[in-house]
Formats: sequence, C-alpha cells, structure tokens
Amino acid sequence: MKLTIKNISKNYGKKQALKGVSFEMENGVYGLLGPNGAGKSTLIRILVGVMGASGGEVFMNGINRKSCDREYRRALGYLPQSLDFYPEFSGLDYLRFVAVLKGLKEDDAEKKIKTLVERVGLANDLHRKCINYSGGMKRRLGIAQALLNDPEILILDEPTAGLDPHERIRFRNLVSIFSRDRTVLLSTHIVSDIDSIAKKTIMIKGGKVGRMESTQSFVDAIAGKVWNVKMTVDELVSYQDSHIISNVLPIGDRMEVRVVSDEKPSLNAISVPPTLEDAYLHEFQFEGGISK
Ligand SMILES: Nc1ncnc2c1ncn2[C@@H]1O[C@H](COP(=O)(O)OP(=O)(O)OP(=O)(O)O)[C@@H](O)[C@H]1O
Repeated sequence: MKLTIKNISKNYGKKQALKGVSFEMENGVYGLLGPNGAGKSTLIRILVGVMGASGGEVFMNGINRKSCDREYRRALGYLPQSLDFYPEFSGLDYLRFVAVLKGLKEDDAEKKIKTLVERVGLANDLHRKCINYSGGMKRRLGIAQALLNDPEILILDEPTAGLDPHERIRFRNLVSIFSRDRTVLLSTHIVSDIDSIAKKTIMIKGGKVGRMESTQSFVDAIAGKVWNVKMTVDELVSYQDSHIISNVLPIGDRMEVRVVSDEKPSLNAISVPPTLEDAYLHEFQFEGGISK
C-alpha cells in the first residue's frame, strides 16, 4: 500500500494552516511530529476525508483518491483525538455499532470483535459501560474500532494524550505489532511515542513538512551537537535563556545540564550521544519559547 500526499494546502479564512505538504508512505509506522498549531490535525482531517483541502491531491497506490473514494474509505482506519461514547453503550455495543457503520456482515463482525478485543486486552471488560473505562482502555477500544474493517492504512491522531507511562508503552507496542503489514501515520508532539517504533519521522512546522527521514537519521544528524555541562544553579538561570536545554540533573551541589548546541557551549562541555528528543528540540528551537 502506497499513500502519496501531494502539495496539500489548507486555508481557514486568511490563516494558511497547510502550505503545500508533500510526502509518501508505505508499510510501517510514520511519526508526524510537530509542535502545537503545526497543522497535524488539519492534515489528518483531510487525509481521513472529514475536511476538504484548499489544494493538492492524495493518491492511493498511484490512483487519485477522488477516483477511488469507496476503496480508499474501505482501506482506512482512523482513531481521532477524542472519541465520544453513548452513555449506555458497553464496549461490545460500541464495537458492534461501529461494525454496522463500517458495513461489516454480522458474523464477520462478531469474529473480528472477538479477535481484536483479545489483542487489545479488553476481552474481560467488554460488557462494562465504556464511558467508565480508564483513559488507556478507551484508547485501546479506539484502536479496536479503527481496525474492525482490517484497514491497510491506520491514522492515529495524538493517540497517547493523557495516558500514563504503562498504558502509553502498551499502546505503542500494539501499534508496532499492527504496523507489520500496514501503513500507520501517528501524529503526536510526544517524541517517545515514535522514538522506537517509527521507521520514518515527518517533522511538520508552520504548515510545512520540514524534513522526512528515517527516525535514526534525525538522531544521527545532530551527533556532536549534544553536550553535558556541569554548572551551579545560578549559572543555569542565565544559561537557559540563551541555550536549548533538554535535561537538568542535580548532582551534589551542581547541575548536570544537557545542552543542544551546534557549537561547544563551554570549555568544560562533554559531547554525549543524541536522542530523538534532542533532534526535536534542535529542529523546533524557535517554537515553544526557546530562543537562541
Ligand atoms: N477551524 C479553524 N479555524 C481557524 N483556524 C484554525 C482552525 N483549525 C485550526 N486552525 C489553525 O490552523 C493551524 C493548525 O492547526 P492544527 O489544529 O491543524 O495544528 P496541530 O498541529 O494539530 O496542533 P495541536 O497539536 O495543538 O493539536 C493553527 O494555527 C490553528 O490555530
């Protein structure tokens, strides 16, 4: 399955939310990473067809999606940022309801629901009202509904928002397993969501795709630009206004400060191996109040 996004733009009145976004995806997880307001949700809404683009095209296996709308919708699974549940619905009612909306035959739906709830770890909670599920269970129910029609393309919009670390890791592992033979686009501003599972990371800012590379390439590109510097708390106060700081660790009466900097930031700085989080900070150094 190949999905090609070509020159997509979107205007909300005078606000240009997407400015000619282009990239291509095949099997595997693709992380769509960008700060608040970068245009991630707008792009996703256009890809899943709940909103029209102002310009540009989407192609599925080389065919314009406008010419294969039915097949495209059939191939698509979508987990939106928030899911609403009818108060009386159990998890099972909800999945049956979505199965009807997706046009699944009753027998197929029951088999599919049984397999999926086991895979997402909800088999013992199916008869409970889903509004009483924990955040993690709701997300797992969300991924089960997105997978009911066996989609080849799975689109997840900030799927781990509000989850505790245990549920976050569980969700990430699920996505990784499901991505073996699917194309997954996972939008997030949480670097650890995609750090270990995305084969490519798409960095988006100001409505433009800055770079799309293998996740490891982003990390490799800033090798030699991440440093540990020991300093006092007073020194840190003035230091943090002029440097990108990715971590601070108190050691005795001093601070070990992790700094992302093209140049060696001070004489006693020691070069350390970079992470994707460092690469994100380097890429978005002018977003989120970091000035340099
Ligand atoms: N309905 C709308 N009307 C006007 N402007 C909008 C609308 N929806 C989004 N925007 C603007 O478009 C830009 C992109 O918004 P979008 O929600 O796509 O970003 P995002 O990357 O998903 O952000 P977040 O991570 O905060 O969800 C922002 O500047 C936002 O304020």
